[in-house]
Amino acid sequence: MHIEPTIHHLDHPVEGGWIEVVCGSMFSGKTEELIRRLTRAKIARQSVQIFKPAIDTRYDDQKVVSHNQNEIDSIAVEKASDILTLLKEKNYQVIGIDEAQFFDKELLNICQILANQGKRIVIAGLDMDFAGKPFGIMPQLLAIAEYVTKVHAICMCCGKVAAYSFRLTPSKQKILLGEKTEYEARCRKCFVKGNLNLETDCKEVFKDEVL
Ligand SMILES: Nc1ncnc2c1ncn2[C@@H]1O[C@H](COP(=O)(O)OP(=O)(O)O)[C@@H](O)[C@H]1O
Ligand SMILES: Cc1cn([C@H]2C[C@H](O)[C@@H](COP(=O)(O)O)O2)c(=O)[nH]c1=O
Ligand SMILES: [Zn+2]
Repeated sequence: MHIEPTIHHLDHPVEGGWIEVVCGSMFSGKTEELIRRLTRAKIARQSVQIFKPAIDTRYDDQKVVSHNQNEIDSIAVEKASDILTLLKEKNYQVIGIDEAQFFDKELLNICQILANQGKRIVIAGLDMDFAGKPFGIMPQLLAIAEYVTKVHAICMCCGKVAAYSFRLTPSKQKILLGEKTEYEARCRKCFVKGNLNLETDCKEVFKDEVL
């Protein structure tokens, strides 16, 4: 069995900055993990600032809020370059960014600039969209990060490990904000079956199978 190495060493400031990415499907615990890391940095008396895209107003206009209602203060920004503008003449040690998949590609340069200035950048984002395709700038962010953590949800059809976000509505738009009414976490098998059958209720899809 593979056991992911502990990343607690990241809690302690070292010389030079770096980029960490937490990725996975919806409901996989990305935001919880982001909040956990940033809360520990605050406990260690490091100065922390968090940003999220203004488009994401699901739970709160400003706070980053997880599906199980953990929350942390953040600043909502319209575009990636606003992050650099807002950080001008501020000397935060740790920068958090949630819902990175919604940011424009300028976020890549900004993360590099800030990490090169010696800051720790902690990013959370969806690695794949509802079609199972890489989401926005996430592939590039994963490539430039020193540390990558992929977290997993539980498949709402069969209870196995889920890496996909299955869309329950017929919309084919890439961006469609939503929660449990619009999406559910699924494993590969249930994601593929759901898309083939065009039947979104997995209890129906699996009515003849023992799960
Ligand atoms: N299918 C699921 N698998 C795992 N957790 C789920 C699921 N559905 C709801 N949850 C809840 O979502 C929480 C994770 O929320 P969050 O960190 O906001 O996830 P993400 O940011 O990855 O969408 C879990 O701790 C759990 O309470
Ligand atoms: C798969 C997928 C998701 N979205 C939206 C739905 C939610 O508003 C966010 C993801 O939030 P989470 O913190 O990861 O749960 O993204 C989308 O717009 N398009 C998609 O394909
Ligand atoms: Zn499944």
